[in-house]
Amino acid sequence: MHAILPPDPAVYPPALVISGLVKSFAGMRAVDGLDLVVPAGEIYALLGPNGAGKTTTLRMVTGLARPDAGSIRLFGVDALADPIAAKQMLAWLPDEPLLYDKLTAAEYLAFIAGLWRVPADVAAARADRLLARLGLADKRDARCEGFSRGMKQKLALAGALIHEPRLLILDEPLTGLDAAAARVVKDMLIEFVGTGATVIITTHILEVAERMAARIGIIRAGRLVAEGTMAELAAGRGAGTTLEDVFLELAAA
Ligand SMILES: Nc1ncnc2c1ncn2[C@@H]1O[C@H](COP(=O)(O)OP(=O)(O)OP(=O)(O)O)[C@@H](O)[C@H]1O
Repeated sequence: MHAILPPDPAVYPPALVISGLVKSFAGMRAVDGLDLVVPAGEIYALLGPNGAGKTTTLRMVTGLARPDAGSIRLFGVDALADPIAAKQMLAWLPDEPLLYDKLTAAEYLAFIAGLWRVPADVAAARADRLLARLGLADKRDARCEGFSRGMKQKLALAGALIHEPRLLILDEPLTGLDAAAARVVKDMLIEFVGTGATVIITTHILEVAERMAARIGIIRAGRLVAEGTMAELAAGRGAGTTLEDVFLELAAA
């Protein structure tokens, strides 16, 4: 029998490797020497109390903010030295995405696809498929200005997926979604990693992280305080330990 070896990092590098990341605002270290590894092909949940530094970290990963120190590698690419190559591989869905009110849903998706140089016919087919999946097919030619918050959130997700990124990063993706829409988004994220892609989410809904994420990282005051599978996080804490138990213990410590 052959031993099962871990994937060779030279051939299958992790989706994200953060080392010694630091970002300060007016002398306050929002991210304070963060080290984090996200394996490819999984859903990873980044958790932490309000102000822990989650959004600041992800803004640096996506190139929207410059770290004071540290390194970020995306699929082996140095994101600080080669930001264009890094950006091509990822999509970022902020918690309050900005749409263009005067564009219709179809026009918005065509516009985003154009930025990524997705051929128009490929983009149109993907847009129709994504709008149908998200229950927005009948809003295809409606302007975004009339959309509810949840509809905007779903359209922004379609926009994030239109260039088929290798890594999708979502900040609180379920905020504002009704139960049915939240289910569709969760199912889509699971299907997306099934294609080999990687997803990183932040969420305050611990059940979502517990049920969906292969691995969970908990940060507090800009540092990683725990990380692993749910079983690893619960180890040594007694039968029936929930993520909420682990989170409340570590986040408040
Ligand atoms: N542009 C900024 N200017 C000044 N301070 C900032 C800025 N962005 C973030 N901060 C501070 O950095 C710290 C971390 O904020 P961040 O938004 O990363 O936390 P978070 O973990 O995403 O929190 P939440 O769960 O509340 O969204 C907070 O103290 C916040 O006030």
